[in-house]
Amino acid sequence: MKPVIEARGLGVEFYRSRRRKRSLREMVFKGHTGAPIDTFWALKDVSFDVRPGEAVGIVGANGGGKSTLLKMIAGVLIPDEGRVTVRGGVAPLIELTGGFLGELTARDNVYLAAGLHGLRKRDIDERYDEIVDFAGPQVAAAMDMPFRHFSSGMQVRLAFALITTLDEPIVLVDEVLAVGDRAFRERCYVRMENMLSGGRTLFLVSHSEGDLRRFAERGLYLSSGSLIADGPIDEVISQYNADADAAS
Ligand SMILES: Nc1ncnc2c1ncn2[C@@H]1O[C@H](COP(=O)(O)OP(=O)(O)OP(=O)(O)O)[C@@H](O)[C@H]1O
Repeated sequence: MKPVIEARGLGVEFYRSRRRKRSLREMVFKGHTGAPIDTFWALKDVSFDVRPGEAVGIVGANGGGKSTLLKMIAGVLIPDEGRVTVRGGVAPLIELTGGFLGELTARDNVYLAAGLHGLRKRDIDERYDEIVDFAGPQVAAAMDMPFRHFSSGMQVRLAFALITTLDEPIVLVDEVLAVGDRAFRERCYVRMENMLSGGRTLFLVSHSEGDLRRFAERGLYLSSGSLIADGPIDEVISQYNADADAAS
């Protein structure tokens, strides 16, 4: 079976400072103006394959490139080098707000976001109560409020409930579980286990070893944008911990 994700030589270059805009001359003659442009590679030469149904945990220190990698898989960031091929739809929970629009009501956001993932209004009507029930009574009572009035915990609850109700075969979860309270986290865990046993492919970014060991069988360890290790999650976590201990 073909991999669902193929990353080959992925690289992303960012500007270190937004203090100054690039001039037209710099855009045209990048690197030949004499004035150095202060950039860095948030990801550099990252290659891996992911098979359908794999559960991959991404580990690494702050700023290592984990979220940037997820954004490329989600298609919201385009690589500056290399390529990523994704076979199948992606349900990304990569920002606290799940990409929802603050001015719209929570209800309208559910219809808009689910519609963007290919669900028809009829399908959303059928799943609406389940989504809101999963998110909990506080969220259910606030569905007609603008989304920006939601607390961060409420935002995550609704976004997680929606994203995991979609039919997309690839699910990306970026460190959002930490925001929910304990009871909600437990419900999320059960849902993630169900998604995995249903054959979905999961990418999980987390600083919680417990969560990583529980859900991921394989780990990718990113440090300063480079893929340092790719292997069984326990080995990858040990390597990351050893590096962190050596650095402290
Ligand atoms: N749009 C952007 N413009 C410039 N720099 C950026 C941008 N987005 C991310 N970065 C930088 O790229 C690097 C990698 O960021 P990224 O968010 O991928 O790290 P991370 O591994 O997810 O970190 P954390 O564990 O703190 O969430 C960081 O140095 C970050 O400041």
